[in-house]
This record gives sequence, structure tokens and C-alpha cells, in this order.
Amino acid sequence: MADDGMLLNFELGDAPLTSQVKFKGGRWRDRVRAQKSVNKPAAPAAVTAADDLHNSSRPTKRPRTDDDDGPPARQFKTAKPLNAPADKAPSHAMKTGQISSGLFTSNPAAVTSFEKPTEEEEPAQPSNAPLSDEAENFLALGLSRRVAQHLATKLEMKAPTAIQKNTIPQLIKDDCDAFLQAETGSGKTLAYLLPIIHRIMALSLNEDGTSKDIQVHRNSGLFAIILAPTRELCKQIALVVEKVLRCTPWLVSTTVIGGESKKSEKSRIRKGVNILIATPGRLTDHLDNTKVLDVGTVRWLVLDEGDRMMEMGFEEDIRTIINKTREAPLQKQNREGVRLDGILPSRRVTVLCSATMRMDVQKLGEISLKDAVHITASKSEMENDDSGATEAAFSAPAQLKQNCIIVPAKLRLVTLIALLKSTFARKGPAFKAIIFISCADSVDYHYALLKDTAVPEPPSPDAAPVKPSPHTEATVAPAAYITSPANPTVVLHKLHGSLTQPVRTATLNAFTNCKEPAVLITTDISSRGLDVPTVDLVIEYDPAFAVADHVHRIGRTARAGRAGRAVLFLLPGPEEGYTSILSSATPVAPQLYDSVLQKGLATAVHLPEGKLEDETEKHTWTSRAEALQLHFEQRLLAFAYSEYDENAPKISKKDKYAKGGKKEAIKPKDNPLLDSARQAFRSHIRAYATHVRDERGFFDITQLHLGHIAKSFGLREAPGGIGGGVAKRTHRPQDTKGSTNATGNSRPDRSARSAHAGKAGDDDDFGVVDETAARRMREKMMGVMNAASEFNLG
Ligand SMILES: Nc1ncnc2c1ncn2[C@@H]1O[C@H](COP(=O)(O)OP(=O)(O)OP(=O)(O)O)[C@@H](O)[C@H]1O
Repeated sequence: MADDGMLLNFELGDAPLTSQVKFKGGRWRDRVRAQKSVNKPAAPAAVTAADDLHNSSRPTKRPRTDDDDGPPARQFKTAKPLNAPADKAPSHAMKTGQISSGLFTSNPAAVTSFEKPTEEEEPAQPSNAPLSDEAENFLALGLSRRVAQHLATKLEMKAPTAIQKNTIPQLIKDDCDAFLQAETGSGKTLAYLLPIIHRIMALSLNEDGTSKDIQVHRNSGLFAIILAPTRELCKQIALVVEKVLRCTPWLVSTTVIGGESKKSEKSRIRKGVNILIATPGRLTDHLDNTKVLDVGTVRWLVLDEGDRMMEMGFEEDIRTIINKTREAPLQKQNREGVRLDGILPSRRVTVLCSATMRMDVQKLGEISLKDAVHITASKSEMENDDSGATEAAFSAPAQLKQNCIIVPAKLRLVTLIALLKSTFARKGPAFKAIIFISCADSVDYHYALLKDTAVPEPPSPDAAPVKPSPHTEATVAPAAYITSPANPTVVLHKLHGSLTQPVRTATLNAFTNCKEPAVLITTDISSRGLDVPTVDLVIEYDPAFAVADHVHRIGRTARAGRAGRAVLFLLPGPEEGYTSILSSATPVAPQLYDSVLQKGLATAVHLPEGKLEDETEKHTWTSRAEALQLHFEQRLLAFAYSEYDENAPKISKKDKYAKGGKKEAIKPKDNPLLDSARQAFRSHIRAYATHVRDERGFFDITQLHLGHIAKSFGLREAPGGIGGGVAKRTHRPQDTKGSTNATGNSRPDRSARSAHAGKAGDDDDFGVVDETAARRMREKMMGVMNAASEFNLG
């Protein structure tokens, strides 16, 4: 066995692990068995292949800091559980045939140079805030006094943002198509909505501004259709429309977004609607089947987050919607005889809207726009003048602080906890964070891992009855690990597209309205358009599949001029080069993972039942990190092996070693958390293969050390069953140790990564991504998404 890097995580001893794992919940019989199992004396270790058996690589060059109390670069003995008596720390690992590699050893070194931050820099001036000049107001942009007053008094919006300032007069006076492109959180929704509502309201006004005798009402015709990619986004837009329409209660909006019966949507359309907010699929369905849906009076078609709709495969639906609205004869007056021309546009106007500019959007522009003006926060110009379009393609709000932490795979999980723990300890009670993860399985797993598993205390007789929503039972829970005495209640939420619509809606509402500090663990379902103004921190635990998605993800914070911070986790190696393309838009400051761990683990980790350490011993951040990792690994092993179960049929030595004398792991028992970890790992690896082609040099699946990645899921070895899209490489590439990849970064030593090798030093690469297979996989993911729900990366 290679010795370097292969360590037991703890010493071998014979004392029981008593308080390391506490079993709560479930049947009492299971709890008793589980507790007995951890109290049993240890048996000699049966060693099987571990995650990095082959990892005979170079020692870690872990960056060190001044007050570093970390371990040496190589260590042959790592920490024992902190609450185990000295020299007596038996482990599940010994019994299960598992070996766990040391947390701080055999980690590839980062090539990024980390500059020590000198002083807290002055935050940049917000770039997406309402304008501060007193002369800037909605009235001056041409909106009616009624709307301007309503915005100021009821919605507390006195001044427009830059994109609103450039869009509103344009869409009030001109009837040409428009492409709105501005940073996330810059108020694009109101930028296109206000002129539409202003012009519809004008149908009820005389030229002198007084009200006409006949006012338009819900039955006067459908004037605008707004399309958005997700139900969540549609609901959010509908809420904004509804708030603005409160100043004109005779106008009505509604949504057709699926997730409820088509019959009730039909009946709302029949009652009359002036502004319709829809997802493309559902609207196409209604255009085909709902006769009362008359698009003859429609003057505006807005495609919000157009690029996302294209990416999700809605191109056909969008084409159908555009063709059907264009083909319907344009009615110059409605059936009540109200003249529409002259007040509403004399042609159908299409507005395309996105914070990012990518190929999908250009294609959508070709399908939907004619002689469009390109409106940005700084100017408005005809589209064929493309200056400015690309420069703004990937910009993020200026006040948004961006960091990236280069974390070796094995340390990802503990670094995440440390980051959350220190952030929540420092921040006020209303602090909110979103963690983006690549797939739904991984969201499910991390939610299950981080939530407080303690059975809640029965409420005292005089306590007010709490009525938890039945829809959020499985998606909202108190968090463990990241709480602190300063911030004891952090509420964990999870959201992804495989959840049912009522659960998605209820969970999002719970997160938005949560008065406690809150974390939302989610997929890219939450990356677009989601407007929770109080989100302070976005963590990209898994990088986005494309830079455009990254821009939208981090845009969930720093909205409308507020401050915000985004942290991106990257692996040492090719991924480090990714910062070069991000920094071309906004600077991304690299951060040492050591400093994150040091800060977060300066104090004990809190479990619901107490601290995860023996207070009589001295602890360092490294020993706490090791203990925390061990704790997670033990949680996965807790119910996993029948050897722990006294009542389970005994497995004979003969059976154990049946296959040609090979050591066989003992058959695992059912452990939902372990199953979830394995499933999450597999989905994570598959998702990794779907990064867009242009960025795959940074996210190269052949560079992943699966054993180390497994450890970040609390697993001690990489489970099998990863297929589809990942083909075995047959030739060892030449660019091994010391070579430089396309990004200019030297690759980590490949010989360090042969855990999946057929033959050591030969066919040792895990696989290459076949482009067609990757595309198929991505399409499949999108396909599942469209069939089951509309937005599910998982
Ligand atoms: N003029 C304004 N004054 C104050 N707040 C505003 C103004 N306009 C919009 N906002 C607020 O800014 C936030 C972001 O608005 P909106 O969701 O429209 O941004 P966006 O540009 O569409 O962002 P994204 O690209 O992320 O979808 C919302 O909370 C909205 O209420």
C-alpha cells in the first residue's frame, strides 16, 4: 500500500465511541441497535480499497499562514475523534473494511497566488441602484402622475434605475422592438412593465388626462403577454404586475403556468384579462385548445430571461407563440369600440429581456425581433450597432464582492460548514444565504446532512400552537453545525425542480418571509430572476455550467443597490483558470481555504445535543475539521453495516472472503443518508460532465480525483455506477506532470490520480467527455425538467 497520503483518520484503539453519534428519531429498536453497534469493541480492520489507495502522489503544499496551527504537509497519523479518550478511538472504519485518507494530506496545491488583503477596501458604488439625482423621477420619464405617485407612496420607489430611465421613455413613445440588457437586480421587470401599463391606462384617459366615460376593463381585451421560463419567475412577475395595477383596479392580470388545472386557468381567461403572464409550454397549449383566448388585441410580447427559455428547449413553443400572435389580424379597436391605435402601439412589439447576452439570446432575437433597439443601463441604440453589447455581456453589479476559494476536493464539505458557521456567527438575525449545487440529488443530500436531526421537544402546554405548512415538512428545517451561541436558529431550506409545485411555492415563500437567519440550498432553478431582496450571500458550492448562469446566480444578491457577497468554490488545478474569464467582467478575489477553516472552526461546532468535542482537550481548527469530517463519515456508516447489528444474520468469514480470497466489504444495511450520499455523488459527477464546451477546459472530468470528491460527500470511497457521457480514455495523454493546459495553469500530477486505473500508470484516466454524449446528457436533464417540472437541473 502506498504510504504517503494513505492514512487512517484516527488511531486504532478499543474503547467504544460513545457520544460521537447520537441516534434520534426512527424506531426505538433501530436506535438501540445503532447505539449498541457504536458501543461495541472494535474488531481488527479489514481493509479494502479506499478512495485514494493509488494516491502515491506528491505531498501537499498547503499554503500556510502566520498563525497557522495546521498539520504538517504530510502526516501519518491524523486526529482521533475529539470526544474520544486519548489513545482509545476505535472507528467504524476498522469494522467495515473502510479506510479513510487524511483530510490534509495528498491534496493538490493551488497555483493561484493569494495576496494578503491589506485593508478592507471601500465598497464600489452600486451600479444597479435607483438614481440618486433629485431630477430623476418617474414623472419626468413620461409616466402618468397616478402611476408615479403610486410607485412613490405605495411601493417606495421614488427614482428610476438606469435601465428604467432608458427604457420607459423609449417604450412609451416608440413602437419598435427592444432588447433590454442590464445587470441582475437592476429593475428590468418594471422597466418593461411600467410603459405597458401606462399605455393601457391611457386608453381610459382623455387627452387632458381626465378619465373617459368608458374605461377599459378586464373584458376590453388582452393587450400584453409576458413569457418567463419558470413558474416561480412567472409568479414573481405576476406579483409585481398586481402591485402596480393596484392604482388601476379596473385592469386585470393573471398567470397560466401549469401546476394547476387547465380548467381553472381557462375560466380565468374567460372572465377577462388584460395582461397574461405565462410559461411557454402552457401558453402554447392554451393557444391550441382555449378558444376564448383571443390574441387579436395583443400589442406586446415580452420574453423575460429569453436565453434561459431557449436553453430549456422552449424554442418551438416560442416560435409557435410568435407566429400565432403575428398571424392574428391586428384589431384597431376592441369589440366595445374603444380605439386602440394611436394609444397602443400600431404594430406588435416584442421585448426581449436578459442580464446576459449569449448565443441563445441572439438566436431568439433573430426569431422574434425586427429592427430592435438595444437598451442598456448606459444607453439605448439600434441593435445593429453592437458596441456595448459584448462588453456588458457578463457584468455583475459593481458593489457585489466576489471571492473564490480554491479548496482541495477532500476539504470542500468542512470548508463549506466553516464558511457558513463564521458568516452566520458574525451577521445579524435577518441574514440570508443561497447555496447553489449542481443537481437535485446533491441538494437533497446536503439538506439531509446539514439539517438538525433531533426530534423536536414536545411543545409545552402553554406554548402557542405552531402550524407548520404540510408542504414544507420535507424542505424546511432547523440547521445543525452552522449555528452558534450568537445565532442559534438558522433555518435550512431546499428547493429544486423535482419537488411538486405546491412544495416549491411554499418553500420559496418560507425562505423569502423567514425572519430568522436562513439558508436555501438549491439548483439553478433559483438562479434566474428570483428576487429575494434580503439575500446577503451567494455560495456557488458547485460552479455553474456556464458563465452566464454564474452571473445570474450571483445576481441573487446585491440587488437594487444593496450590498452582497458571492463565494465560488473551485478545485485546485484546471478550475483555477476559470477565474480568468470571470475576472474579465468583475474582479474575483481568491481566498485561502485555510483562512476560511481557521475562522469558521476557531470555536467548537455545535450539534443540537451539544458541542462536537471534548472540552477538556485543546483543539485547533485542523483537529476540528478532521473531527467534523469524521463525524459526517460516521453518520453515513452508522446504520450501514450489518456487522453492527447484533440481530442481523452473521456473515461468515468464508462468505466475506468468498471471491477468490478478495476482501469483500460487508454488505451494507439500509441507510437512507448513505444511499442519498452515493446518489448525490453519482449525479454530481454526471452533472460535472455537462459544463458547456467552451468552459470544459476548466471543468475537465478527466482531472477529477473521484476518491477525493467522494470524501466531500462524507463517503470513504467512490461508489460505482457512473456512466453515460463519460467514456473511458484509452490513451494516456502526454500532458502529464508539469504540463500546461489551455488556461495557462499547470495541471496537477496525473500520476496522483489513478484510483480508477485499470493498470497503474497506463490506462489511468477516469474518462473523457464525449461532446455528443455530454450534449445528450444535458438535453436529457432538460427533457426531464420539461416533462416533470419546468426547471430542474437534477
Ligand atoms: N426604481 C426602483 N427603486 C427601488 N427599487 C427598485 C426599483 N426598480 C426595481 N426595484 C427593486 O429591485 C429589485 C430587482 O428588480 P428586478 O427583479 O426587476 O430586477 P431584474 O433586473 O429583472 O433582475 P434579474 O436580472 O436578476 O431578473 C426588486 O426587488 C425591485 O422591487
